[in-house]
Amino acid sequence: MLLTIDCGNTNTVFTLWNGDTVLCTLRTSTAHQRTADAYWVWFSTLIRHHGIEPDVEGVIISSTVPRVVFNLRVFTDRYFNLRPLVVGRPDCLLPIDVRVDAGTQVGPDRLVNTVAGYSQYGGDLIIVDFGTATTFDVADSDGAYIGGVIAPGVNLSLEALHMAAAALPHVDITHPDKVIGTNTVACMQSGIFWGYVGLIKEISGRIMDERARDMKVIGTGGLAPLFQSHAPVFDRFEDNLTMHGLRVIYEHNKEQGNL
Ligand SMILES: Nc1ncnc2c1ncn2[C@@H]1O[C@H](COP(=O)(O)OP(=O)(O)O)[C@@H](O)[C@H]1O
Ligand SMILES: CC(C)(COP(=O)(O)O)[C@@H](O)C(=O)NCCC(=O)O
Ligand SMILES: [K+]
Repeated sequence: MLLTIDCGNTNTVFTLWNGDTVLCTLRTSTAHQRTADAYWVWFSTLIRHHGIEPDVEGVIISSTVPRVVFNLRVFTDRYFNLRPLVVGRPDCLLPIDVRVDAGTQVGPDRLVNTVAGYSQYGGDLIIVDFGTATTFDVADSDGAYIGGVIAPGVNLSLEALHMAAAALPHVDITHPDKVIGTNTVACMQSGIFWGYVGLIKEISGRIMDERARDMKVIGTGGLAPLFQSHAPVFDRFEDNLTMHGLRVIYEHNKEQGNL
């Protein structure tokens, strides 16, 4: 079994694989204070709930929060007697080139998304990931990560409105039927929903203009289906893109004799 771990700034997701089959996916909030033992209590309890006898032979981690990696390393070492691969570290090989300005520390989740997108769709891709931030990752025709765009996340934008304006409540994102809101909540939801539809269309279009070619736009992340079902902005929606990419990178390291 392979354990793939994706730590975003908001949530940490564990996926357990048997070959290319997902056995289960577990989600918790991201917290650097969480100890190796606390991960084990959570993981082993839920695994038992799913009726799985864990037999983990490999672990690969992508983390946008550097501080959480330490305890995850201890967790992996203590409970599986394994050294995890950590995306972004020099000892973790990638099957794609990374062509950005020297010294840039690209978010590992963005590299993983690019690997996953390229392995499923080939090159010339734009991957839009709705996490804490809304990111656009651009893959060249040979799959290389060549940069992208970082915009505020959908929930972050809603939270910022609430925090900064005394009269604006906390609201959840939803698809508003109309653009013109006739109450405060509807006005805010319209601003965010249609604002992001515009942002995705405009940025994708400009990336294609800049590259002077047509590109496939892949949406991923929790909120992608909400947009896709009401205002199609992607060519494809992928539920588990980051986890798929982690598995591809792990297999690549195995093939290269790096494990
Ligand atoms: N299906 C969903 N519906 C509504 N909100 C969601 C959904 N999935 C994730 N979110 C919210 O989107 C934000 C980003 O979540 P997530 O994708 O886990 O981000 P990250 O990868 O940066 O940790 C969080 O505020 C989370 O609560
Ligand atoms: C842009 C991000 C904050 C997105 O993180 P997420 O929304 O998945 O938590 C993350 O990829 C990151 O910290 N990137 C480093 C800078 C860069 O990618 O250029
Ligand atoms: K993410």
